Amino acid sequence: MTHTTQQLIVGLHERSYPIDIGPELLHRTPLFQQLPQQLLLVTNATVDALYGDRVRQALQHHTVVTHCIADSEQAKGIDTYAAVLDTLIQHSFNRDCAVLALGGGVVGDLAGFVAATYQRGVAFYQIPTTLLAQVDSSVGGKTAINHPGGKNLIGAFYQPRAVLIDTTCLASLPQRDYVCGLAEIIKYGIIADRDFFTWLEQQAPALMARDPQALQTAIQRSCAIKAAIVAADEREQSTRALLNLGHTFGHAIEAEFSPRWKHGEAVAAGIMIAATLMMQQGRLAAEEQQRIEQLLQQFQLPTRAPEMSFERWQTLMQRDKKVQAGTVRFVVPTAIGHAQLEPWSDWQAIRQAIVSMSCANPMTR
Ligand SMILES: NC(=O)c1ccc[n+]([C@@H]2O[C@H](COP(=O)([O-])OP(=O)(O)OC[C@H]3O[C@@H](n4cnc5c(N)ncnc54)[C@H](O)[C@@H]3O)[C@@H](O)[C@H]2O)c1
Ligand SMILES: O=C(O)C(=O)C[C@@H](O)[C@H](O)[C@H](O)COP(=O)(O)O
Ligand SMILES: [Zn+2]
Repeated sequence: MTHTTQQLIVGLHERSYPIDIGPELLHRTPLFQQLPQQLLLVTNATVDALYGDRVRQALQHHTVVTHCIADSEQAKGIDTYAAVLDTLIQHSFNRDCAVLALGGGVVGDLAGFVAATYQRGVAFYQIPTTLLAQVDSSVGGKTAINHPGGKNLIGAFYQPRAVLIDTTCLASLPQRDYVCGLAEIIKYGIIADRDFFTWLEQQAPALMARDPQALQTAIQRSCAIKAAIVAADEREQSTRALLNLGHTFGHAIEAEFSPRWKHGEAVAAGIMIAATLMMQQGRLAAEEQQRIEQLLQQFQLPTRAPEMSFERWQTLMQRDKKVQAGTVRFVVPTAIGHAQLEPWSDWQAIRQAIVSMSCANPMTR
């Protein structure tokens, strides 16, 4: 196997950092040599059993404490957050320590928020092991925990010092979690890169077969798009909101139906609602909406949302972080490769799009 590593930089001046992408990186990265002595490795039992020893072996000259959280979206909450802080305090971690996140988006978001807040901020490194975390959550510094009232309601923008993407880890990922990552990859094509979307259509069979070359390209392109958006608007004052395509709807689904619905699945259904809303408004060509649906279907992602009362949808969507002066703002695609953020007060149109894209058993596919 060729050990090609690609490096991207997230350009944020003095807080710029590298994203290294390649196979077998856990075995051979020079990053581990540069870490501080005192390290907290945050992971869960599933990932620890697969990759924990490899990382600890590479860090044998460091003092490594491992904290395993439960393997669930429900672990991304205040109790787990407090438990990780307890571990740091019990082991007398100082401000010159580093927190390493080894796992998917749940581990990364939670560990990042711990790093952002422990002693007002300690060094943080992302080692993402799911496709979703490799193409999205490990990059850009959104760290958060959930509240029973909604997704990611408590958090901070806090950038990692480096992101280490070992693509070999994806071989052990369950199929359902793998395709969740493909939902966020499709998102990049819709919001920013029509050619990438077309490439995804062409490469769908290769991507479903986890072809290493196709995967390396998809991860590299996704991270490059995200890095450029984050560099331009780190704290979501403008264009970064595009990364939220499908998420106002998706987070409402998760708030009501997690863990039955995973993040990537909810985002897939949310993207379809956003595309359908635009089609029904005559602002997205029907063929474009159909291409989006077909690609989601090829990736075995849900294209319909679960049924929920519209009042409940409204309550949940009004907690979205993009709400401004009480008005919900949606990311809407107007063509494949272009989306924009718009304030929205026509709830009838939203209701129509949601109803046409909901069904009783959307997960039977
Ligand atoms: N911060 C951001 O910008 C951002 C972006 C997107 C999503 N998110 C968040 O990420 C979370 C979803 O992340 P996710 O999809 O990675 O889910 P996850 O973290 O729950 O991981 C999915 C499953 O895969 C398992 N797993 C992880 N790596 C594995 C491997 N290599 N082999 C086998 N199993 C493995 C995990 O144990 C888990 O069971 C959500 O909480 C979402 O809100 C954050
Ligand atoms: O990085 C971003 O910005 C994103 O919006 C990426 C999303 O995929 C991700 O799910 C994010 O956590 C959502 O952020 P939120 O601000 O809506 O909680
Ligand atoms: Zn997301």
